Amino acid sequence: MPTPPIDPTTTSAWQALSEHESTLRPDLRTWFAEDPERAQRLTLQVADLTVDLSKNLVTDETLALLARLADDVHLTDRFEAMLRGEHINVTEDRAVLHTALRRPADAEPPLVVDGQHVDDDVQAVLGEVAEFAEKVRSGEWTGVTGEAVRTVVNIGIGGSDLGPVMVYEALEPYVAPELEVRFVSNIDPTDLAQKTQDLDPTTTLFIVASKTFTTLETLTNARLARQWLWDSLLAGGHIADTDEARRDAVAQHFVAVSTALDKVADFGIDPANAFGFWDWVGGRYSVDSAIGTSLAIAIGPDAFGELLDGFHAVDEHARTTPVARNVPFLMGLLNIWYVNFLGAHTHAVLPYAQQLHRFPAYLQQLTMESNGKSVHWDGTPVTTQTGEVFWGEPGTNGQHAFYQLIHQGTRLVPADFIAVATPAYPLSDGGTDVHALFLANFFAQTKALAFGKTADEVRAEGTPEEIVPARVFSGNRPTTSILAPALTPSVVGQLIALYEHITFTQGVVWGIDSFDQWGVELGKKLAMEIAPAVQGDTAALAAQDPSTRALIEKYLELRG
Ligand SMILES: O=P(O)(O)OC[C@H]1O[C@H](O)[C@H](O)[C@@H](O)[C@@H]1O
Repeated sequence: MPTPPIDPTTTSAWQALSEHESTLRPDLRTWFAEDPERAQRLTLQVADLTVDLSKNLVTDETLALLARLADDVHLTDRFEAMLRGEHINVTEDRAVLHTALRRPADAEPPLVVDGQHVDDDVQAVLGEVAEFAEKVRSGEWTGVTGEAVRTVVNIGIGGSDLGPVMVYEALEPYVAPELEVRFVSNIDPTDLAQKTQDLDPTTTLFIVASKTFTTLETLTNARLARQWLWDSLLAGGHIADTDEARRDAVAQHFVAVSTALDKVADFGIDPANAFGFWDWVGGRYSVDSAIGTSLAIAIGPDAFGELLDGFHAVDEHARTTPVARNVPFLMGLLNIWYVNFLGAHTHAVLPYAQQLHRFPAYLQQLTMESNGKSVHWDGTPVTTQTGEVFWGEPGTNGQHAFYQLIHQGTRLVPADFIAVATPAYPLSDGGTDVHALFLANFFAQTKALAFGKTADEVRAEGTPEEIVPARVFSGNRPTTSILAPALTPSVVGQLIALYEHITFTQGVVWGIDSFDQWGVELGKKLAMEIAPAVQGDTAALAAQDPSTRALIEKYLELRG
């Protein structure tokens, strides 16, 4: 029987936080003026990341109460239960062991879960992935004409796409110059068509990445890619028009990553060219498993190892640091404060690093698929709001688009600002360090959001009285600033693990199962039921509700 969840609203810490909130008057100007140590005290370190929490709407008392809440819901016990491999994914009766994917090879004591020697299995697959990656990188792995691979196309969706593509973009300066990775995810045929239209089939390797190997989008795209490969190899005169030649082409141009190696074989991919993982790795937690094979090829197994080390450094911080100094736990608790006590509906993540431009999209799956739940892990309804909407775009682009609302809108939008000190491309504009100019914006935005601009300050600039209200900035808009030395593989791993554990913390407080995703099932099932109607089956069309039927009819009419 799973441990019953604790309704957080019944804890004494929750009551105390409610009372505290009713009397707290957030005032960052005064708090900083009266407390010269605030910035220093509330700036913490996790691995290479310097995390300044001081511009959040909290006092020391708020943080102490949030730490008490963590105690009341047994946050650290549950984190340890996850690391040990208890089945904290209750609705799927599974362990949750993404942290095991980045344990060092010599970690002690060895992790054995449900009879499985987890460390040995993880290291074995890592070894296979590394060996394969080296073969591709060195040119030892060739296509049907003996040419080395130049382009890797990762076919996957959700967790089998978002993590790899995000990290690939983040670590682009580490990618071997002669290699390129492309990512096909959408079942919109445009995606596959655009990503293959200029490719040479003789130098292209497809990686079909799917935990379940049943996902409609991925399997459809894999079949389209296989057909493209056959057609273009035949058209170029590179293979004979025989089944055997087609089979050989698949063997040399397709590999797979999956937990379902039997299904990989059914597709026609040699299981010898498939890399496995396990049901205790959730899709959105899988970039550090064999799902990262495209990355291991692109950046090399050593850099991939550094990425894993970065994850592990944050795992260790989370495991060993008391809540009061524990960065992911505190950031998760701050999110609870904003969502449940200050009424925030969304959370912005704003990377001041162009290479992190896919990080918000990656976090959307991680956070929202994990914590968008309405029932506790035992099925009882939640008694509080859960999962806020995560969103964002890189700075400074966002400044010229939606920051207006964050600065002056009526909604509270807590925001994480992420920057790196050393740019990959240090350019100078007539003597001006452009990256320094870029980061001036990073520093300025959090300052403006925290301290605002009063009516008197606006007037002092000579602003006509009637425009003064429009030009006032209230301030007290909370931000967390995260500063890293550079976007190294380790730092990227650290950032991902940081948000994994933030997400975990929120899920534990809410008493929900952050590791299932039943909410994605209904739409998938209905799509399969509706597919015949969209292809003209009149009985299936008649069975639809009036709105859906009319929309499909309109579509059929437009298609002509
Ligand atoms: O890796 P796959 O089994 O193909 O799954 C791909 C994705 O699809 C599902 O619908 C889930 O919502 C995601 O969590 C998962 O990452």
